Amino acid sequence: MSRNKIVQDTDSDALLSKFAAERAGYYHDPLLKLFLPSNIDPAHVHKLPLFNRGTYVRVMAVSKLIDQFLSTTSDTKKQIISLGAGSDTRPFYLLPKFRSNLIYHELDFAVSARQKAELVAKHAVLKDAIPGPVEYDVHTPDLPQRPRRWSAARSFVPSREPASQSGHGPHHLHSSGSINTHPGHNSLSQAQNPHGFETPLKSPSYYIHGVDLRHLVTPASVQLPGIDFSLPTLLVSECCLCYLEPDASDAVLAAFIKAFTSPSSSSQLGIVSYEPFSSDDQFGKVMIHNLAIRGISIPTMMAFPTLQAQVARLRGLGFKAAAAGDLKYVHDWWINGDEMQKIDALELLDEREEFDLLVAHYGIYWCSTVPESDSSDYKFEGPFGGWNDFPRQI
Ligand SMILES: C[S@@+](CC[C@H](N)C(=O)[O-])C[C@H]1O[C@@H](n2cnc3c(N)ncnc32)[C@H](O)[C@@H]1O
Repeated sequence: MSRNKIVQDTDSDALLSKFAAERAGYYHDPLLKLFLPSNIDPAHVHKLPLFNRGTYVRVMAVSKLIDQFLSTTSDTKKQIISLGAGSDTRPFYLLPKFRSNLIYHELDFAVSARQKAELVAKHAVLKDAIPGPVEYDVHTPDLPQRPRRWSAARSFVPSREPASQSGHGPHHLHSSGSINTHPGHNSLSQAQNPHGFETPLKSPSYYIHGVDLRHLVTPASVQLPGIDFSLPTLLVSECCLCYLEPDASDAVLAAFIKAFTSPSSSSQLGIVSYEPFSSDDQFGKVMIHNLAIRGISIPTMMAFPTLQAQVARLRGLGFKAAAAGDLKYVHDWWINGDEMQKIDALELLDEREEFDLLVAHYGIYWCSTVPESDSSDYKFEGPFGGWNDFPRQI
């Protein structure tokens, strides 16, 4: 199996973990089941309590930071750019709430992006969550297709094939895991523009872009359709950039930072990032070994083995205010008494020590490019100001 396919499949792992935690009652996300592959019986999706609780902390932490960004200076229009969005359901809850005050972009490999666009087209509950008219560039029966002139304007340039994400051997963007299961799917919908991306779904406030993030390495290359460089913007990387080589993910982040902070755009960019780290300890080594058995490598785990190392890296790239906590810290400090009582009652957590060790190897980082106006390193300003209220480990 190609390395790209393995990385794409990590979305199914995330989805199943989230679905299992949802089924166990940790949170309410009725849309998740729509994303389950047809060969999965929802009734048989179970995970151990320690994994369910860990997934709950992950989802809760990322969601709280996003919600706070959207709620601070709530009358200001804002933008979210989700890197490696996979089957994330957040846009379908946030778009109806913030409507014309939010533009939401989801980026993932072309094959995954098309799959999501097809799913949105198929389910009214997803489609109806998107304000304004929606245009699809995927071919499914009964779908309104883009006007012919749009397609004709596109060029039939094959996708660029950069070195594999881990640096091992070639990868095949379209070689496996194709979603081309619809009888009417034609080559038009697979055509890519000269910059190597496609946008299988677009609306005034929601875009799904199919792109290999490793192509987004210059301010010009991050100018995907609909991205507004004048809006306060939040990048979200929920377990995505960690799959890129550190140089590659640095280049992606640097390109976005430059595009948003150049004198012509001079907007503000924040990031919420979630990823594992090794801690340079035995548990971290076992995690890396277990992933390697499945062909998965997470290069940033070793390159930035601690919260401090990752924060220093993000600061070095241009994020001026930066804070972080591992999931154990977030579990202990972000969940109020009532909520903790609720989750304690859901399942018996026998493996408390193992849980503590596991969640201490996952970090949440929240950073912004807004320069600090006082001496505090951690003071968030402007649309990110609400983040000052979140307890931080660093
Ligand atoms: C572990 S999944 C996480 C999905 C989602 N963010 C979540 O947390 O549920 C990682 C996602 O990142 C995407 N991804 C990884 N490397 C990528 C790249 N170079 N270009 C585009 N997408 C990428 C994968 O396809 C996958 O959907």
